Amino acid sequence: MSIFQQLVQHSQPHWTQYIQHDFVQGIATGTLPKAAFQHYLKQDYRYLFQYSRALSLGIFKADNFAQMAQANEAISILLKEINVHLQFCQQWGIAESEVFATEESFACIAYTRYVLDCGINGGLAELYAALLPCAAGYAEIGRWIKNSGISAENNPYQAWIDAYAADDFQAGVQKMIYLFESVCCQLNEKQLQNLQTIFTTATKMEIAFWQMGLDLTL
Ligand SMILES: Cc1ncc(CN)c(N)n1
Repeated sequence: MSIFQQLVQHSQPHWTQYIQHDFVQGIATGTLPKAAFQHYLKQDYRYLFQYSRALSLGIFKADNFAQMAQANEAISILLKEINVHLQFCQQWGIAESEVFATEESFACIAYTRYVLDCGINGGLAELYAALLPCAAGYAEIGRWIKNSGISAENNPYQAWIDAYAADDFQAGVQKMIYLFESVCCQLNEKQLQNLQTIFTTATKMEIAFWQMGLDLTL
């Protein structure tokens, strides 16, 4: 079993609660209230800004050009993700400046600053352990919704589902997992335990992020 697979397994039951959250079920069936999705989307725009800063640490901390190129590719994929958010906002007549001026929720602040802290104080393994629940979780959600056939016709969130089920997103996440595995191979037991703590904490923060969307909280 790969280190990534072990992290997922040992983060249970939180991982499944994250992937199968009521917010995700609502997106999948198209029944999520629009207000919840809008609240989430604005917060997620703020989240992705901080997340790209964390990904940039992957360039700063890289040991070679190949690792730099991979972090750079992950940032390009993230820029596409932001466009999906902005297209939704455009359709509702919400300007990017308004989204950027949205007050950050506690859930957003706690999660993003935690990831940045892991990246600033740790090495590449700690950084990617904090980044992976985000990337790999949404890839799993995208695959699950697509393969389950649960999405209703005229689902208002179909563009969101398609973005995370898309081949380029899925391939980008696979590359991040390979990079993570390669930087973990020399780690001792204590360091691996620390990665588990980071991964599980970030997974729980994903759950809190969905809940913030459902509850419309700041
Ligand atoms: C909170 C959160 N987690 C993950 C993703 C997928 N990059 C996202 N857009 N937002």
